[in-house]
Amino acid sequence: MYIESIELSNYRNYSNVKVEFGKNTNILYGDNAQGKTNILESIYMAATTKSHRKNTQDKDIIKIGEDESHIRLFVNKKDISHKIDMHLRKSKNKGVAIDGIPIRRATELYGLLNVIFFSPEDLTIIKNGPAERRRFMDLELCQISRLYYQNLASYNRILNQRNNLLKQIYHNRSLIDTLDVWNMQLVDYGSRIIKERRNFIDMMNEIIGEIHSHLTSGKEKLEIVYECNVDEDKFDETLQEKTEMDIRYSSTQSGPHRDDISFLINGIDARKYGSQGQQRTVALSLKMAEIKLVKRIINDNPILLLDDVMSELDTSRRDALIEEIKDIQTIITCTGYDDFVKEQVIINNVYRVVEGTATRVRTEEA
Ligand SMILES: Nc1ncnc2c1ncn2[C@@H]1O[C@H](COP(=O)(O)OP(=O)(O)OP(=O)(O)O)[C@@H](O)[C@H]1O
Repeated sequence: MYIESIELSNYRNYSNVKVEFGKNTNILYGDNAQGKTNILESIYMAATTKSHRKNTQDKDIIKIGEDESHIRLFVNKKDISHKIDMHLRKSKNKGVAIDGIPIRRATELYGLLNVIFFSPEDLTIIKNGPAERRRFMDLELCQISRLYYQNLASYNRILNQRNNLLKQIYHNRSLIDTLDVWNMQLVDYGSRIIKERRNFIDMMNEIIGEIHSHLTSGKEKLEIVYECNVDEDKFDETLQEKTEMDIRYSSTQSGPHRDDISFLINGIDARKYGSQGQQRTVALSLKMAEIKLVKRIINDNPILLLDDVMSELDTSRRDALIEEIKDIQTIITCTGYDDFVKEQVIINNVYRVVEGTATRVRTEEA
């Protein structure tokens, strides 16, 4: 699959802009704070209905002073062009249409456009806290499994309700009998999440070892370990055991919302003992494994959005990444496009981004 074009109106610092893309490498370059990442964000929105930026609401995305924003994206899949329209409104839910037909649920969009976002923040995933690593699993799994998205949304809803009830029980013990109903549902959705995460990590492990070994010239053996907070078969039992503690803290102490993943380099935990360089290489291996896995699952090439990441990598790691992305559409942001890749990949379109405008400075049909 590849994106043919995107048009934005009143999106972040853009009034109106249209950007066309070729099937290989496309570059958006410009100084800081001009709007390069905003274009990548809009593509991610069109694919997932959400921003890649954490805690972002639609009203933050709409251009300051405006009430609505539009995204129109054309994606080509197996030689058929599909149109995704997204309409963001300040105080209402967003409207989404595929090929002119409105959809009711975000999940109907999933799978039409598969994108992988890679930014410098991804390179710190190993040393960051568990929430970042859970977010990585969730974002990935949501894109490859509609069911996962639904289960996760239901789990989070039940978790919230259970936590609210715990607060009430703290003040009024007689409500404790109602906890069982929420426990049952939490266990039901939670067990499905745990199973899918375990399966995902297994699939990643089939791929990542070879990638990491290649990146480290055979010196390091990498394994991902799913650190499940609670075994799915014992989830109900654990909730029962920890009821008093949950009431005391007014929050649920066990469940997949507390999961983590660890990365073992030659058997040693890279989160604790890895050097900064090792941690960044593991993060790169993780991204490259993600690309491979998505390719395998969707039986097509996903689209890679590289947000100013090349300048963060040394030559050998950059070359390894470039080798991996040769056959997939890549949209790269950078401050100067002469710096890299020119000789090694087919560059299609180059846009210069300045203060919410994007001007094509080079076109080369592959
Ligand atoms: N809702 C909004 N309305 C208007 N402008 C916005 C809005 N949200 C963000 N901006 C502007 O968008 C610009 C940032 O754009 P973006 O994050 O795409 O920068 P960038 O070109 O990727 O820069 P960098 O290289 O620093 O990451 C800033 O000037 C910011 O003020």
